[in-house]
Amino acid sequence: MQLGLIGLGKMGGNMRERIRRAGHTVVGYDRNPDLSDVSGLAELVESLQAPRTVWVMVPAGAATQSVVDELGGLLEAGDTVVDGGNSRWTDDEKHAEELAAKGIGFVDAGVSGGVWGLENGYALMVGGEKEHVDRLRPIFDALKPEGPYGYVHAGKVGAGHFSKMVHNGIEYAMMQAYAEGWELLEKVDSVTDVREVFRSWQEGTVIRSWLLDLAVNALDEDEHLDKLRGYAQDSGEGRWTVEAAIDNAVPLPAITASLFARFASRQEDSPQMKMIAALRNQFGGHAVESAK
Ligand SMILES: O=C(CO)[C@H](O)[C@H](O)COP(=O)(O)O
Repeated sequence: MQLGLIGLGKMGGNMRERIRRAGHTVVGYDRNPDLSDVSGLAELVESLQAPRTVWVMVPAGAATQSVVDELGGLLEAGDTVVDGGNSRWTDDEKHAEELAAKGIGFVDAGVSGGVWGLENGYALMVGGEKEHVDRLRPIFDALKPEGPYGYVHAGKVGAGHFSKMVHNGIEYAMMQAYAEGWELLEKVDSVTDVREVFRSWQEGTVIRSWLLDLAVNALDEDEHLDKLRGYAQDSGEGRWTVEAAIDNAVPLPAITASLFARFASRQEDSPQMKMIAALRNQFGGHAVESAK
């Protein structure tokens, strides 16, 4: 099968390689000419035979919108666009409608696997109409991990990115739980080798997981994580998960707390704890510390 692939960064570049290894033809475009097979989207579209399939793998939001808009002007009725980035699921319906007005199909694909996906495969959570999804099966089969799982047609347009968003919310909370346990173990004198405690958990325990394996990798590289600053960014999916929880009145205390922990990591000092300290001092005369 032929595929156009837009965005050849950490994810897209490895996906191009994995799809090619499965025997398909991939024409890739990236703004970086060193990575790109073609000079622009027009050349990419021209180089594919109709009906064309073009996979978009660029950052969510404005970048994805701009590529979808441009593709809408270049593709023809019968072609299909796949958004495999971490787009907000509410954008999918809009993109599907815009493209459907021109007879172009739209599929959303949540992709998990990170930089390890080239060798291990990418888990795929897909949304869209069956006729569009079915056309892409050879590409999904090339990308997915070997074995029976790692692929789902989760539902209609938006269902793929909604599922990936919830996956990322779970990822936030799991990482936060490992991080909290690690900090507590590091704090006490009685535990003398925290890294080996983590390593021991990799087999036989209730909490073994790939994230735990990655935590052990990180501790092998830097046993007490001394080289890192305790600062974590977020790309939006945790926020969208919490917003969806509010929209649906579903309580998500663990995921919400893990998102807020990242916000706290970006503060040099805590304005709210200044207020707590001030109030304790006001009502109880409790000691406070001066600002540095
Ligand atoms: O989708 C992913 C992993 O599953 C991406 O790595 C994503 O960037 C992680 O989310 P965040 O940047 O908010 O931590």
